[in-house]
Amino acid sequence: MTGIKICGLTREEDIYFINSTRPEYIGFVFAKSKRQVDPHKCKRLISLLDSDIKVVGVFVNSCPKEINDIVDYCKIDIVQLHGNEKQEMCNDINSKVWKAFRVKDKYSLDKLKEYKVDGYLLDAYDVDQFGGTGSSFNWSLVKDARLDKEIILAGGITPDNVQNAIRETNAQIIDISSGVETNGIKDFDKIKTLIERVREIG
Ligand SMILES: O=C(O)c1ccccc1N[C@@H]1O[C@H](COP(=O)(O)O)[C@@H](O)[C@H]1O
Repeated sequence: MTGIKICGLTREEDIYFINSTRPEYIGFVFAKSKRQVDPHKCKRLISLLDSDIKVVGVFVNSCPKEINDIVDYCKIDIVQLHGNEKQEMCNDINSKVWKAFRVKDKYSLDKLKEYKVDGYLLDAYDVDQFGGTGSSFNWSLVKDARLDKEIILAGGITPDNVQNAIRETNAQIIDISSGVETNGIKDFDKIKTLIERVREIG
């Protein structure tokens, strides 16, 4: 079954809705972003979350100590490193790590071999932003690359293209933020439709 991560939650009502629609993962963004949460708010939101939904913390070029402190304080399950972090830095994180790679062309995937992490998160390249762009990349590159780790597909996924995204890439997990928002706020109808369409595929 394809796993679902809904990223960029910021409000208590988001968490109550997530508890009823049950994606496998949710994400909180600690990097500078319109979706940024501070550790205190994150801890409070996690206290409302059903305990079988895994929590991912999204960081961009933070230092390991800061990340590990937040992981401990908030009880985060997986750290998503969405910047220019090197393998050595990933080694210093005290939790599972998903390393994000921003895909411009097939050569972008060469870098993955340098990393021994728990999952490869593939997102669209953008010159101005590290993530949460709402843009997608050429998904056919993913299947061709025959990657041997868990693949988390991100970037521009919406309820309308999610089934194609899964079929074209065979990603184990799909990760969505902008595509389930309206005017920058999580849109519960879009989340519900997206989850139904993923579950239809199985
Ligand atoms: O969501 C953000 O604001 C963000 C900021 C900095 C780094 C990563 C961020 N989010 C991640 O971006 C991808 C794709 O998001 P989208 O669906 O295209 O909006 C996803 O992995 C988020 O975790």
